[in-house]
Amino acid sequence: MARKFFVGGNWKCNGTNEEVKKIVSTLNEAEIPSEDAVEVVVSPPFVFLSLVKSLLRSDIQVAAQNCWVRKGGAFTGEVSAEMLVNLGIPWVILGHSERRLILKESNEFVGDKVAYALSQGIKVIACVGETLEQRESGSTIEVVAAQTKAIAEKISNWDNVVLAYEPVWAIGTGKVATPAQAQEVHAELRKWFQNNVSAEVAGSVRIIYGGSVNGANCKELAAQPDLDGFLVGGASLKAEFIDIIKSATVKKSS
Ligand SMILES: O=C(CO)COP(=O)(O)O
Repeated sequence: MARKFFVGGNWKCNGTNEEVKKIVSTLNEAEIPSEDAVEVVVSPPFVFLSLVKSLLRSDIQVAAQNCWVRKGGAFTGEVSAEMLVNLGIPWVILGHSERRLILKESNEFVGDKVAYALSQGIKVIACVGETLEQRESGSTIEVVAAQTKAIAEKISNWDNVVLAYEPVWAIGTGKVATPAQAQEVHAELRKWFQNNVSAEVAGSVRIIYGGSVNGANCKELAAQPDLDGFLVGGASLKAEFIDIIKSATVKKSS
């Protein structure tokens, strides 16, 4: 089965009401490849989810940036998967390195979150990635494999999961992984799925890259055989996000 190109825009903790409306109208006016060629998802902060969902064209989907690990209840400040379902939000980003590192979310906690969100019918963009220190010590593959394993131990079906490889040293730094560096890790992750989950999942799971992706570097990255799209931070707040969405066409012709 061909893996459909996937482009996610992670707006992180950015935007005012006015700015959000502006980004949405830029997206609404853009000419982008059809839904058959690319799946596009944007992820505004929680407070703007309803606004974005109500204004955004229907061929672009909406994701939350996090959700609570289990059923909602007395968890001050948290947002539950049930609430996302209630709002009609189909996707959630889980395990982003900013949450793993700053908010100390463990591999196991992220695995539990992924399993719970899936159990409620929400699709998951699950993030993995090594720090610069881990890369320099040669443990990149070990780190991303352990992060992926902690998810695999909690779920039995990967159909509704997109795995985002986001090296921490490339996030927000302008230091994008080279196409060869990204391809190497994506291929190793696919091999990990082959050896530890199944050949079928290894062939079908989409592995997307994130970390300083922009309009200028996206095409060369998109051409890598094991790279199935992007999770974009800073550039997803700008018009160049459209160019990144269009890099799906590189894949089609390659
Ligand atoms: O963290 C990211 C997406 O989730 C990547 O962020 P940047 O594209 O700003 O480097």
